[in-house]
Amino acid sequence: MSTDNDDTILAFEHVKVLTHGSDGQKKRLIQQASGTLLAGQLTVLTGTSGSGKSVLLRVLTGLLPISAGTVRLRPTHEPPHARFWGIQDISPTKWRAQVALLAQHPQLIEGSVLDNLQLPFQLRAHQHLCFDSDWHTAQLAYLGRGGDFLHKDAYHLSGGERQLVNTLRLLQLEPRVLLLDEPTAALDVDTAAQLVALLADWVQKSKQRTVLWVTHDTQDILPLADQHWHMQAGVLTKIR
Ligand SMILES: Nc1ncnc2c1ncn2[C@@H]1O[C@H](COP(=O)(O)OP(=O)(O)OP(=O)(O)O)[C@@H](O)[C@H]1O
Repeated sequence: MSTDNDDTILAFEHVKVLTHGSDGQKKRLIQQASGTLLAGQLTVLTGTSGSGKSVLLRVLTGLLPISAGTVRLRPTHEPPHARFWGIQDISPTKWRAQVALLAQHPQLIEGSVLDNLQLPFQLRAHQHLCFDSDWHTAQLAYLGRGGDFLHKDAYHLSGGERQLVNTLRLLQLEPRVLLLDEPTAALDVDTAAQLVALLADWVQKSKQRTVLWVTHDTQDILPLADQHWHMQAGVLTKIR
């Protein structure tokens, strides 16, 4: 199901992930997965619990090694037909600056919302970027929150607010591939709708971005999808 074209941002082919279970037997977490994430597109990944969706996201982020297959990313600032980077060819830090995973349970540090949003810029991987408070103010306005939200103590945020901060903290770094692992699963209906709108808007704003969204929500998120993939017992199939 993977064929490179000029819109390809990330491609993975014939990926298998094996591990050893507690009984010492080999366990296949991913049996067969191939796919292509295209620029400006939202791809939705559905599948039953335990089918391997989160495993695939961790593989694409480089957090879990592959046993077979390839995972490749279009290089930045290169001619369109330059050779793709293989996941083993570049450092994990460089890979993850381009391919970012938004997990379901946000990890925030002590301090204000602002402290949390500024945190990534202390890391070497992002020191070439600048914190843009105007961008955050605009996003927060879009989410129905005033500038005072930046000064709230992270400790007192609700679960939904924590996920909004977590999401803005990641989006500001402009990853080209955004992997979403059910970020709205624990949110109330209104906050979930805000987050869906924010993320859908984000992917549409630039042709240099692509989103892979793991979800069980076939009502609000699936209709927004350009591609729909399904995972069943470690086998990935393309529905459309
Ligand atoms: N590092 C690992 N070592 C061994 N088994 C693992 C590892 N990571 C995940 N698994 C197993 O792989 C299977 C797939 O897990 P995964 O988290 O990808 O499911 P999922 O499709 O995301 O499910 P859900 O919708 O419930 O989040 C599960 O049986 C899980 O226990």
